[in-house]
Amino acid sequence: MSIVVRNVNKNFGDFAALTDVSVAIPTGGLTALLGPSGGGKSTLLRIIAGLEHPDSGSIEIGGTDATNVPAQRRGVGFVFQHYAAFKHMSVAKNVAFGLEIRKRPKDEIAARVRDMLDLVHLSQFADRLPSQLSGGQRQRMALARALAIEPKVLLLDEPFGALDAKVRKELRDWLRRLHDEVHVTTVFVTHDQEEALEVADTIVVINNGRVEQIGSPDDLYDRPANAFVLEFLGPITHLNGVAVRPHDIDVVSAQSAADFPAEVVAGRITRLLRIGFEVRITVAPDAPAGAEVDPVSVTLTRSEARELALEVGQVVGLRARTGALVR
Ligand SMILES: Nc1ncnc2c1ncn2[C@@H]1O[C@H](COP(=O)(O)OP(=O)(O)OP(=O)(O)O)[C@@H](O)[C@H]1O
Repeated sequence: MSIVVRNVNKNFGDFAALTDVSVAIPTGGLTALLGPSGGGKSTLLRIIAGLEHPDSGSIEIGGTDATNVPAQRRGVGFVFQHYAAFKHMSVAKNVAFGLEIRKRPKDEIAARVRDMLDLVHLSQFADRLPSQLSGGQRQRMALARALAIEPKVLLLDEPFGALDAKVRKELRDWLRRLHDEVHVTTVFVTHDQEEALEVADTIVVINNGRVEQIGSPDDLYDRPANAFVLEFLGPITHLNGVAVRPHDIDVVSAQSAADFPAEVVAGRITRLLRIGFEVRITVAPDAPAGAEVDPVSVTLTRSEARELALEVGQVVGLRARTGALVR
């Protein structure tokens, strides 16, 4: 089911949470709503779900106007960040809940619950209580519960937000694989650009209640529409007054700054950090007396740093790589 959001405005009192937001979400896609805290991502998701009503504009789901259709009749499954499970019910009962209130036949419910628990790899925990699961397992249970009713659309609001980095990463990979299996149109909210770049087919960048850009992860990363998208999608640093990604800077060594060609910025390494396979250096560019120039961050691989024998205090030259994205 495709989702079309047209010219949606939403105010809370005199605060504009969404301003003229239009987004087309393709059938079967995995779309991320990405942006900083307070930007309006959850509000947009809640409007798609029918939990919030837009002040103006429309929502179309599967080609039908759903703007005035109540949430329970939109055919959407919803998972929140702090998922409220029924604590006194087993995992299986939690997954069955949506089907039971829809009064589906008992054997159909049993079969569907089995399939769903299988899909999220929780079959062996069917009889446990939610409190006996880990955070990641509880999130998978929440997804199984949302998928059990065979939604046309799956909406996830920071589904992995409260989990630690390693579990988040596992669940991300798992969500991608699950989506490739079931192909339900999925929209998820995240403020984590890496999560969006890794999982989504399409990313909608939302900031201050407005859509900044919509595109594939590659489009956004390589062709950001504006400085906000450039900065939000990955680290940037400033070299010679232009914004550039730290891994798009070449480091050249020389005996003294006088050896560098004119386009190379000379400076001294003030900090050097090894993090996993990366080496991050901070370089204080040479500046005329009295002038202040911001330090430049550069990311290299360990072998590049080793080859240049980089160390704190060393004079190096910096230049944006050919083909680097600069702004
Ligand atoms: N019911 C409400 N009443 C008043 N203001 C609200 C309400 N819901 C949201 N807002 C405000 O609207 C803005 C957008 O909120 P929203 O939850 O959509 O942002 P978000 O991008 O999802 O942020 P986060 O990543 O922090 O969840 C915020 O400034 C928020 O305080």
